[in-house]
Formats: sequence, C-alpha cells, structure tokens
Amino acid sequence: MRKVELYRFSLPMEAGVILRNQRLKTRDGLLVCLTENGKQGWGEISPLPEFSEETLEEAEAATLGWLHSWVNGEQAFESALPSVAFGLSCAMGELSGFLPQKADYRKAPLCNGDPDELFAVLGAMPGEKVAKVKVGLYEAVRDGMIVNLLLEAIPDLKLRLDANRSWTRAKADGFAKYVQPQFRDRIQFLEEPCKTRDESRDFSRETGIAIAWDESVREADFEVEAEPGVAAIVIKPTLVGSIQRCHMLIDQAHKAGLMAVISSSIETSLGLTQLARMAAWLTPDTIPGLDTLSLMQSQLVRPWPDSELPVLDVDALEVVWRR
Ligand SMILES: O=C(O)CCC(=O)c1ccccc1C(=O)O
Ligand SMILES: [Mg+2]
Repeated sequence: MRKVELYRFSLPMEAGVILRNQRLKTRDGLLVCLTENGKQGWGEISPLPEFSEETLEEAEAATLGWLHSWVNGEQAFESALPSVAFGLSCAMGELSGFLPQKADYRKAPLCNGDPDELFAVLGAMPGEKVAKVKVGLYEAVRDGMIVNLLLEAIPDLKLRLDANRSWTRAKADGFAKYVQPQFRDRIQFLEEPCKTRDESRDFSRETGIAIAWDESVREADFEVEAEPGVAAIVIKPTLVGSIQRCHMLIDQAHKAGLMAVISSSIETSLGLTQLARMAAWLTPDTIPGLDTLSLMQSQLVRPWPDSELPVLDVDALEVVWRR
C-alpha cells in the first residue's frame, strides 16, 4: 500500500535577502511524504526564484503528475524539472534507504561583506577552516582588501570566493591585483569570476588564482573535465536535478581530479539536512556550502543540529494533495 502527502510551505526570510534582481521575502515550496510498507520518505521541492528555470506552479503540476502515477504502482521518477527531480529522488532515497542517514553538518561560513562577523565564527570552527566570501558586489579594491585581511589574520584559513559572473576581465584583474601574491594559493577557488567561461579561464591563467564552475554546471553544453586553473565544480541539487544526476557529476569531477562542492539553493532545514547527508556520502573530504539556514526565520519539520531557530511542524502546513 502506497500513501502520499503533498504540502505547501512559505517560510519568512530574514530582512534583506536579495537574489540577483529581487528581494526574497518568503521561501516557498512543497514537501512530499511517501509511505510504503510502513516506511516514509520525505523530499523538498522548492525552485529558487531568479535561479530555477521552473516556477513553483510548474513544479507542483509535475510533482502531482508523478505522485498520481506512483500511488498507482509507477517506479521510475525522473523529471525534467531539477527541483522536482531532486525532491522526489530524496523521498525515494529515504524510502528505499539509498540516501544514507549519516550527515556532514560542517558548512563553509558565508560572508556577505562584514569580515568581523566571520572572525567569531571561524575562531570557533573545529578542524579545517574554509569560508566563502561573496565578491563583485562592491568595488573590486574592497573585495581584495577583505581577502587580504582575512587570510593575514587567520593563517590556517582557506577561502572560497564567488563573483557570480559579475566582473569584466578588467574588473577581475583589478581584484587580483589587490590580493597579495603570497595569499593566492589560499584561495581554494573563485567561482565564475567573469561573464563568460573563456574570460574566466584567461583570468585564471594570467593571475594563478584557481576558479570553479557553478552557473556553468547547469548549462546545456557543460562537460566535466580537467582544465588548467579549474579546481572545483559547485553542485546545487535543487538547480541540477536528482541525487543520481548529482552523483554522476560528482564521480566525473573526482575522476577529473576536481573538487565537487555540494551547495545550498536556500532549501529549508529539511532539504539542507538531506544535502548534508549527500555530502557525507558523496563528498566526504569536502566541506559543503550549506551556510544558508540563518537567512530564514524558521526551520521546517527536521531541525539542523544546534540551530536555535523555531521548527515549524508539518501539521501547520497546507495540504495540497493526500491519497
Ligand atoms: O555556495 C554556498 O556556500 C552557499 C550558497 C550560495 O552561495 C548560493 C545560494 C543560492 C543561490 C546562489 C548561490 C551562489 O553560489 O551564488
Ligand atoms: Mg555561485
């Protein structure tokens, strides 16, 4: 006997969370719960505005379509919509047990511009110290100074930087010029410095700063391959697709000698804890990029360890469909 519950959620965000061109006031999505043979599997389907191609309405329609087939005995669960493929594969992964329980709750702390906040967090971070700093939002000179400041102050710190394709070559070079040469190899990578992949490759070749692909991984013509200067690929499962697809990309990255970093698309605590489980299983040697829970005002159903945010229970959610 198979049972299905589909819920809709809308969690308030902290003030001032901006995604590309819009303010994100609430994080909206779907939770699915599959039951079979007394076992349950949960999944979160939450397309990210400005990043996902699909809308929540499209994701809901596709999810309902698949859920109808599943209660009638269907097994396969691929979807062309990445958020749907990810959420349903998590639910199936819990039901069948292929998604292991063990989680890696480490996360590379995110710094959006104020280095003082980061000092406290990094001081308390056990083991390997890695932080992620968004660059390209202000002047390249300021970005360079912050990078120097952090790397100078914390000798065992490594940084991941993310420019989200915001720089021209000239701006990117401006940034590189301000980073002290002896610090460059403590930049684990700089995600997508320039508008095009070719410009980013040239930047890396000329500055010696390693780069990583993030947006590129989701483009149709992208192939995972070893290239000079490329250190990593960033995998955001809600934007990429099923656990199986992410697993394949991670295997390809590791075979090419690249680091694969499982990262957040601002999922709720339920999705984030599943990403932490994927990270423990598929990228055990790499700290995942999951420091986004504090952008929200509450957690959902499953808490993240040590978070003090209130946890919204499933009973408080609107039921979309139940069978
Ligand atoms: O990668 C991380 O460490 C955190 C997640 C993150 O930065 C992010 C989250 C949602 C959408 C885009 C991005 C991004 O990498 O720019
Ligand atoms: Mg990025």
